Amino acid sequence: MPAIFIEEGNDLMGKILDGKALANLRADKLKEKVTDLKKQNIIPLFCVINIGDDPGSKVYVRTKKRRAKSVGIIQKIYQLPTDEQQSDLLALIDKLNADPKVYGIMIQLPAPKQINVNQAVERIDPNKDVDCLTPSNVGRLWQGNHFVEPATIDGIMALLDHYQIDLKSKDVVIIGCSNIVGKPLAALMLERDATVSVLHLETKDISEYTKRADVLISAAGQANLVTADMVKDGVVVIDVGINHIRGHLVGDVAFDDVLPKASYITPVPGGVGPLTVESLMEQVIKLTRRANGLRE
Ligand SMILES: NC(=O)C1=CN([C@@H]2O[C@H](COP(=O)(O)OP(=O)(O)OC[C@H]3O[C@@H](n4cnc5c(N)ncnc54)[C@H](OP(=O)(O)O)[C@@H]3O)[C@@H](O)[C@H]2O)C=CC1
Ligand SMILES: Nc1nc(=O)c2c([nH]1)NC[C@@H]1CN(c3ccc(C(=O)N[C@@H](CCC(=O)O)C(=O)O)cc3)C=[N+]21
Repeated sequence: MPAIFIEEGNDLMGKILDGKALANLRADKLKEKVTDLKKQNIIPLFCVINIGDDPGSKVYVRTKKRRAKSVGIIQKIYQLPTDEQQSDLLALIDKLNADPKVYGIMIQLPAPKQINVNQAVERIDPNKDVDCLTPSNVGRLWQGNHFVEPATIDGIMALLDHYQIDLKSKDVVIIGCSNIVGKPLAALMLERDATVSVLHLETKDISEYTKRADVLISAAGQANLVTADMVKDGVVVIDVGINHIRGHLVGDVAFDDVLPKASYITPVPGGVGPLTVESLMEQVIKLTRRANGLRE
């Protein structure tokens, strides 16, 4: 790992977007909402369906468990085997849809190959779709009148807003076009008047785009994908990737390499991840209040 050379007077801390601190700040406010619900005998409960053993999903389950407990939300995990059958999955979703005590349902992605994700997601009651993946909620997101947001996207937007990073007319480049990150992020960035490029494995030359980025967001799931030669001076870098390298958690960005060129950068761990988890809790509370006829 290369050493980081910090010049005198260089406020390194000013460059790091501290997702963990912001998540804790937001969680304190959320706890008040949870207390308010409990006074009315409403218990916010959400269910997570995890199929198989995706490494990113494992981290997510672990951190959600911690955060849910600390804010007073109940998370129920359904850990299903890698060879889970579609019909059994649909039956589980139907059961959770019908249970009035359940306010949120999410299927962790990616799912094993035999699972038809679109069919399963479409089966979730849109009013319990805490991940904002059902067709009607995705449609609302693109129309700009959504009532839930994908947690990762809400977390990224909260971070950029907190550090007052303006997006209007900025070139925003997103690596990865999944339904949980790249695509919904493009929708919300457009709403903020950014000019958006969404890259994927078939993109001819990703560095041609990344070099132009004012804000670069990487959600590919590939360690060391983004290096210093691929970014311009002053770039804002948001690293969504979760990768395990020799027992350590790293993002997609070669952090030490890119840091000197960035005006702001998120670390992994401690960047987007904690905000995703906290934001998921926000979505659960939103749906719980909505289902009980309470305003936001
Ligand atoms: N920190 C957090 O809060 C979160 C972290 N994650 C993590 O982010 C990563 C991505 O997750 P998810 O969106 O579900 O991933 P997917 O695997 O569903 O999608 C990855 C996307 O990245 C693209 N991609 C992969 N490698 C490259 C490359 N070398 N060049 C250009 N594009 C590439 C793929 O292209 P193509 O479409 O062509 O295959 C695809 O669009 C994972 O590590 C996951 O664990 C996810 C959600 C939240
Ligand atoms: N339907 C669906 N929606 C998702 O949003 C989704 C998913 N499926 N599948 C898995 C990925 C991955 N993901 C993470 C979220 C938080 C951390 C997280 O909390 N990271 C901490 C880790 C800290 C620690 O290890 O203790 C950090 O980066 O600081 C990690 C990964 C959400 N995903």
